Amino acid sequence: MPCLKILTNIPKSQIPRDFVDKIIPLLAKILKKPENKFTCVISGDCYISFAGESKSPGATATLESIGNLGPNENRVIVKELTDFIEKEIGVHRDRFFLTFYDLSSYNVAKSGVTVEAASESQK
Ligand SMILES: O=C1C=C2C[C@@H](C(=O)O)NC2=CC1=O
Repeated sequence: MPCLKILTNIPKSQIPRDFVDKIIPLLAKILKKPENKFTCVISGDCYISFAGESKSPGATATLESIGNLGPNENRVIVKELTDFIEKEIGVHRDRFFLTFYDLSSYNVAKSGVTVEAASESQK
């Protein structure tokens, strides 16, 4: 699944329960993939030292996808995700760090088979 994983020092009690549900339509739009393909995990209450400081809200995230990432795509994606995270959990954009991983389909598996093998068996 395209997967967004977020670690933040925001207390879990201050992360809206529907955060992971609200972000899925945005991920689907910006990655141009169906909503039912996505996973989002957010972990609050983490200890994070960000730019030498650990008291203010901060977050670090990874976004993994098979394709639909690239130099131009990532510029749009980071802008949209940064706006969303700033609005929804109050992490200032200067304290949000995102890393992109463009994965090969043989390095991703679901339901006990790699995505590469699953797509070959559909041919
Ligand atoms: O990163 C991706 C992972 C998957 C799994 C597969 C599926 O759920 O059917 N399709 C995917 C697309 C991805 O981009």
